[in-house]
Amino acid sequence: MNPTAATTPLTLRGVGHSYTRTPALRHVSLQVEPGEVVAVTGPSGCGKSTLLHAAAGLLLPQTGDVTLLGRDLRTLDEAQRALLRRREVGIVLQYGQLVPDMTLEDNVALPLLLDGGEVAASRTAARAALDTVGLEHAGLAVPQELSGGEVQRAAVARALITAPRIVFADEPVASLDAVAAQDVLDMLLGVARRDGGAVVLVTHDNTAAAMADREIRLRDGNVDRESVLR
Ligand SMILES: Nc1ncnc2c1ncn2[C@@H]1O[C@H](COP(=O)(O)OP(=O)(O)OP(=O)(O)O)[C@@H](O)[C@H]1O
Repeated sequence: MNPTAATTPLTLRGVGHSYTRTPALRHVSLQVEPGEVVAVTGPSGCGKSTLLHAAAGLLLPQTGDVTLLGRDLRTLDEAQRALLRRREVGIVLQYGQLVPDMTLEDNVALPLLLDGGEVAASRTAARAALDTVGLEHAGLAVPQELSGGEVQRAAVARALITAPRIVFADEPVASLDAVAAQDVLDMLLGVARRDGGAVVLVTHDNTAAAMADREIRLRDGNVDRESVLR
C-alpha cells in the first residue's frame, strides 16, 4: 500500500481565532478523509476564510491544533510551514494573489522556481499548466492585463503545478462564468482523485458546493451543520 494513502489529509481540533473581541472562529473540529472533497459554506463573516487560512497553515490559530498531511502545524516554524505549503499543498485564495509585475508564466512557475527548479523546465511546465486552464495565449502578460476570471484561472494553474496532495480554494469560481467555473472545479476536484488527495473548497456557490462529498456549514465561527452529499 502507498504509505501516503493512509495519512489523514487534515484534522482540526478545537480551532479558535479572534482578530478583534468577537471571535472569527470559536471551536471548530473537523477531519477531511483521503479522497474527500469538503465544501465549507455559510453566511458572509461566519469564519470560512479564517478556517481555510488556519487549515492551510497561513495563520496559526490562537487555540486548537491543526494536523496537515500528518504534520502538527504548531511544531513547524514559519519556514517549515511555507515549505510544506509550497511542496505538498495547493492554495487558491480570493482574488488570485498573483505577483503583480511578473508574467503569468513566471507566476505559475514560481512554486517550482522557489524550490530550485531549473528555469527553462519550470517555464515549460508553467506553459503546459496555463494551457490546461485555457490561458496558453497569455503566458507573457502580467496580471493587470487580465480579467478577474483569467487571474483566477492562472491562480489555479499555479496551485496545481506541484501536483499537491491537498488543495485549499477560497471562492475559486467567484469571477467565472458557468462553463469556466465547471472547468476550474473539475481541475481542482481532480486532486481528490489522486491517491490520498483531498480538497477543501470555501464557496458561496451552490453548484460548486453540490459537487463536494460533504458540506460543512459554519455560523458565527462554529460548525452549524454537516451534510454528507455523496
Ligand atoms: N484580518 C482581519 N482583521 C480583523 N477582522 C478580521 C480579519 N479577517 C477577518 N476578520 C473578521 O473575522 C470574521 C470572519 O471573517 P472571515 O473572512 O473568516 O469570514 P468569511 O465567512 O470568509 O466571510 P466572506 O464570506 O465574507 O469572505 C469577520 O467578522 C471578519 O470581519
